[in-house]
Amino acid sequence: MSLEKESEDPRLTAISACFTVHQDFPKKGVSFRNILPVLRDPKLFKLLNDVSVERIHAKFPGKIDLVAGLEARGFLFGPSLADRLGCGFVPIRKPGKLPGKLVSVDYEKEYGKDVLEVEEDAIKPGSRVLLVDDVLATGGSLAAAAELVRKCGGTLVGSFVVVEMAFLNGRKKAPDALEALFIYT
Ligand SMILES: O=P(O)(O)OC[C@H]1O[C@H](OP(=O)(O)OP(=O)(O)O)[C@H](O)[C@@H]1O
Ligand SMILES: Nc1ncnc2[nH]cnc12
Repeated sequence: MSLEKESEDPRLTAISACFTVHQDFPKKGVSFRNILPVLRDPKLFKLLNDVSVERIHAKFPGKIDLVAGLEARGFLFGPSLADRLGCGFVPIRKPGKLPGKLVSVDYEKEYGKDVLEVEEDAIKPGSRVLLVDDVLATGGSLAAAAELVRKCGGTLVGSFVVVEMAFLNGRKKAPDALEALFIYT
């Protein structure tokens, strides 16, 4: 597995140096890319936020009302980006975690089936929503989150992920407008 266009931006080279790969985790056959060490180092995490916001502004120049992050790892990257973008954050959660009236979608991801839910009143009709997650693998999670936004009457601006595992062809399933900082081929 290699990094496409081995980053011309030295900030990306510095960030990706802390990523680790774990074969057969959490299931045999899965090559798991762990990007969470970036959170341990405040300088690297700041760089990651700097580059991410630049990329988001360049790819999605229109208004963004909400960042919606996918549980669990989308919660680690979404709120700081929402803060930088000057917009709100909405958690998209696994089943049984959110109270009140919910909108739900069943889906399939790289290593199993799951359900995603959002509070019915969290995304108002017409709100412009950017989805944020750590990794795009098969695209099932982002496709399900996009369906949730649609069911709530929101407008999907696009999706932002830190890492895209391009060899899993997630872009075929994930919503069209997608920006990834690191693309592994
Ligand atoms: O593109 P896909 O094949 O759908 O896979 C990507 C998703 O899988 C991982 O989450 P996971 O559901 O494993 O949950 P976690 O963040 O709670 O570990 C990852 O954080 C993405 O959300
Ligand atoms: N291969 C992978 N590495 C890290 N996170 C993932 N989420 C889904 N597939 C993954």
